[in-house]
Amino acid sequence: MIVTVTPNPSLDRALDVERLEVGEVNRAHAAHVHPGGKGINVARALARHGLAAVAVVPAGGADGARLVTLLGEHGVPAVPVPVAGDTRTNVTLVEADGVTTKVNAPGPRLSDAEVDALLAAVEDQLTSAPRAVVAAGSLPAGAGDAFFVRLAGLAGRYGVPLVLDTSGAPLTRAVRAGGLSLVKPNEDELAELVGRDLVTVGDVVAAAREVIAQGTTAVLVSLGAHGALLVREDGTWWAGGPPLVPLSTVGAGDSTLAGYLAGTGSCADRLRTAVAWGRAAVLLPGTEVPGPDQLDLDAVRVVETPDPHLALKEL
Ligand SMILES: Nc1ncnc2c1ncn2[C@@H]1O[C@H](COP(=O)(O)OP(=O)(O)OP(=O)(O)O)[C@@H](O)[C@H]1O
Ligand SMILES: O=P(O)(O)OC[C@@]1(O)O[C@H](CO)[C@@H](O)[C@@H]1O
Repeated sequence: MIVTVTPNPSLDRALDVERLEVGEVNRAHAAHVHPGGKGINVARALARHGLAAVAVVPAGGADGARLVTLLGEHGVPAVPVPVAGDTRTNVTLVEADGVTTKVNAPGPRLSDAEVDALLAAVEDQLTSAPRAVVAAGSLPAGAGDAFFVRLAGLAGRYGVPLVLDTSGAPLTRAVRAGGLSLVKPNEDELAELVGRDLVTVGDVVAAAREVIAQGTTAVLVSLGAHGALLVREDGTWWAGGPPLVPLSTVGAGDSTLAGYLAGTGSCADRLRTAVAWGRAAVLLPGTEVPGPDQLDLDAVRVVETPDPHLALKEL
């Protein structure tokens, strides 16, 4: 069982338009709604592969209730924590050429009592000894930048590995505090974390090693169209595949993380699985997650100890 925590979940609405005309009335030719938020997407991707995952989420108002219903329809048991504010809606506009524009709402402010209730709901799940806790996405106002540090402390007390996918100050705080089993930044999030641009494979590996030195076991860096790098104390691996024309890249990083968690075998094997799940996700509309028959593991090439001088855009 994997427990996911999404402190700021969303109803993800995607509208497919031929071409986005900014400042004009645009008409969509298709609309999609998915239960969204990074931890939720990880849980959905795992569930799609028959793996047990629950989603702990604050839920408020009619949209919070809808989110919980949708999670059930997607085969993910929800652990809703009632909150006074309304669960947010995030909107994605996808153009015919794959260009994606996303607008994420801030989400409801949580009170101190609601934040404590969220942590208590996670603690309740920890008592059943899950394989890991995956905490992912942005933090709503009121949660405090140290929310993931508190969560890591809680998971540590129960001996359960904490996997983190977030950005900005909450990521910085959690990495500095240490005690993380895996972090999954994308290239921009890792660059912001270390405070410098990342141009080459060597730059990414050095940045990931800084994270590891502060108390994280492994760093999985997703690189969009250029695949992903896995950095651990004992090695570095890159995986990627031939170019794809994406239908929607929303949630591809979450499917990548889910694939890594679902993967078995060597580091290279797990990274191959991760990248195959991410690549399959970009070929699906909205925030849809791939199923087993949509994966192409053979298309993914894995390289151990990739050349540090290679530019990321050459991968
Ligand atoms: N344009 C693309 N072409 C091929 N593969 C892609 C493309 N974009 C993403 N991917 C695949 O999806 C994975 C995750 O993508 P990305 O690095 O954009 O994640 P992310 O920024 O965390 O996304 P999100 O936050 O929306 O989940 C990549 O490692 C890659 O395997
Ligand atoms: O605003 P956050 O929490 O950073 O990201 C939320 C979000 O963009 O992330 C997922 C894709 O990774 C979407 O399902 C969701 O809308």
